[in-house]
Amino acid sequence: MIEARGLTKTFRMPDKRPGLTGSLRHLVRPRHRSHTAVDGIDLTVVAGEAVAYVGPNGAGKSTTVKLLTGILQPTAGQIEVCGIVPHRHRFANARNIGVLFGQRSQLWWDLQVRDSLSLLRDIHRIPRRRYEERLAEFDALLGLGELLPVVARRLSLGQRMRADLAAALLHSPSVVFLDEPTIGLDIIARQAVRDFLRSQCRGGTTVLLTTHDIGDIEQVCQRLVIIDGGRVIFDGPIDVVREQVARQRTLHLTLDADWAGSLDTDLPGTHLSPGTSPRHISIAFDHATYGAGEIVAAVAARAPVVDLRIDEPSIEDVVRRAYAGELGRPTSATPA
Ligand SMILES: Nc1ncnc2c1ncn2[C@@H]1O[C@H](COP(=O)(O)OP(=O)(O)OP(=O)(O)O)[C@@H](O)[C@H]1O
Repeated sequence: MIEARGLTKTFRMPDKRPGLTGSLRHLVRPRHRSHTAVDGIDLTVVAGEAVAYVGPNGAGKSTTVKLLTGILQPTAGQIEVCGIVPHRHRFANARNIGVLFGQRSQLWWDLQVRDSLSLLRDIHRIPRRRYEERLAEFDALLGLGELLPVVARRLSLGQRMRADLAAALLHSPSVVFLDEPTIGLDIIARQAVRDFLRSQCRGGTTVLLTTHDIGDIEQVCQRLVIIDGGRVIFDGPIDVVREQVARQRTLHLTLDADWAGSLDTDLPGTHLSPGTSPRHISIAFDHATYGAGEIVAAVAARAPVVDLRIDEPSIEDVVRRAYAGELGRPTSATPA
């Protein structure tokens, strides 16, 4: 479905000194600098695979997706999506792919969702019967029916994402590129999106998912590709993330008295570290072994707890572990 070999994108940017003199000098003698956002990526994704494509900010994820959709042309390397070179045949490519950018909507802002979808039906030339079937499917999986008469700008974020998913997948694309499909959603809406994506994968749709949410990766994908500095640093099964990273939580507690003890003896396998003052402590624990309530109760037996926060692992943690070799051998790049 996706085949990239040595895929590279280098941006050329004006290198202007600050101020009026810099601008004038640039007019007379323009200087440029280049930045390689995607640096020789090899990637093969087969039909029906759900791949998490993750990395820290600026790693090159969006640039890769833009290359796959044909918005950008590679500087070097080869790329094919469903046997089509995206930047050469953008319209043919558009028939095979669905794209969702969580931060942006593809719905017409002043139209009812129903009208946006029927415009997309016409654009993609979807037969009426198939269109009705698709709407019924989206209603069952996403509760789309109640959103159809609503004007897009009146939708809540969760509703908007559900409608946008329907818009991206209306023409039954073979491959979907999803960029942060759960960003800003509450737990229920996030779960609905993840369940929906899983159902689409079961139906044979190939998914490339860009996200900063570990839960999305864990629940939707079977494979993890980590990119950093434009290079793939890890490519392997998701199980390792599920086992080693996703279960970890860190509980940050503010106490009403100074902490003076070790929790490790009471709750084996947890790791306590001091915070900014003796009244602040952090406890790392395995979410499959302990509930946060158990830990809070154990601490509260020694010192009253006045505030708490729970951190889930971040993509940066996953990247750090990939570099440390904890997820298996990196596929390329030298650990920093
Ligand atoms: N049109 C452009 N011109 C110049 N540089 C660009 C352009 N687009 C992206 N870049 C640069 O390329 C690098 C990769 O950007 P990209 O948007 O692909 O990262 P990303 O992994 O999607 O990051 P984020 O998670 O923040 O969205 C960044 O350093 C960015 O500044």
